[in-house]
Amino acid sequence: MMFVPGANPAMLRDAVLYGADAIMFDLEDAVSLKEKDAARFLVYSALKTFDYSGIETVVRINALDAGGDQDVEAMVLGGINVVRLPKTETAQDIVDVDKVITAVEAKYNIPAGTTHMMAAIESAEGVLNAREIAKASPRMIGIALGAEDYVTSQKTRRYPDGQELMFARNFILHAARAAGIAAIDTVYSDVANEEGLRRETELIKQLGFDGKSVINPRQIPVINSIYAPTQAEVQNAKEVVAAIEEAEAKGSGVIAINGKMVDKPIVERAYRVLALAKASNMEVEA
Ligand SMILES: CC(C)(COP(=O)(O)OP(=O)(O)OC[C@H]1O[C@@H](n2cnc3c(N)ncnc32)[C@H](O)[C@@H]1OP(=O)(O)O)[C@@H](O)C(=O)NCCC(=O)NCCSC(=O)C[C@@](O)(CC(=O)O)C(=O)O
Ligand SMILES: [Mg+2]
Repeated sequence: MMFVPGANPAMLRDAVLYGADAIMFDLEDAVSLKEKDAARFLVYSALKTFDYSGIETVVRINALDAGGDQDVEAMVLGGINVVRLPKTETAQDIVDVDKVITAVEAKYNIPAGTTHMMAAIESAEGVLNAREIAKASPRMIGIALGAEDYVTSQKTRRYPDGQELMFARNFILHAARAAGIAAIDTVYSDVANEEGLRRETELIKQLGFDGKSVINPRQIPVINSIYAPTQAEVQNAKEVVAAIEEAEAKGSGVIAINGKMVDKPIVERAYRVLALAKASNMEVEA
């Protein structure tokens, strides 16, 4: 999910070129106060002008009392897929934005519920309320960690091993899973440090995050290469699916492949590997 500063016309134009799964137009912290109105208009125009088909479009709005209501109106009218609320602290924050979206959809005859929502969690209060936030609206499709604001509010900074983020990451992940929505990890701000990005992405994949935010196109292939399954994983998944299908046809739910037990959760993981392989344009047919 690539952040694209809303006040930068060239970046808005070229954002589709880099292979991001989602583009996140930023009207919040990457836009100076003076440029807020111009950025809102530029992103609206970009949504109406450029072809973003096949890419999820997300907008990071400002807080409702800082122009966020105007952001929502312009973005929903522009046809945005997802509205992301930054610095979400409580479920009520989500309910409030949901109400504004509902009113705008009604005003412009857009089918109710078309616009989805995400919440960025960027403080201790937000982390502790993540469970309620994740379930606060049927529009919610994901929650994300905003680590730069979070570590600042925790009176620390980001360290290479990410220990300072472990609790927040795990809590957000559990809240997302309990609500049945996606968990997206935060940005890696040191754009020049590919090795550091690689290490952090390995970690968040291991934890179970669905994906990661990026601030620069160079970060996209690094993350995609880590999230794409290896050929060996795809081969193993294919063997598992074929074996369980054969076993089920014979009336059995548990089998062994090369001495390892294969049952329902292992089969579920195999299907996920195959889905990820397809999403990564890998060959998955037998
Ligand atoms: C980092 C840098 C200045 C480096 O510049 P550089 O010039 O060195 O980049 P280069 O690599 O040389 O660029 C090569 C080509 O790609 C183009 N290009 C670069 N970036 C592009 C992009 N994002 N979108 C489209 N196009 C892009 C560029 O225009 C050029 O095009 P061209 O000239 O045609 O070759 C630049 O990337 C950038 O501004 N990034 C966005 C920063 C941003 O959005 N920050 C706010 C979100 S985080 C936050 O708020 C914290 C958070 O809230 C997060 C959370 O919630 O998780 C929390 O609390 O943690
Ligand atoms: Mg932030």
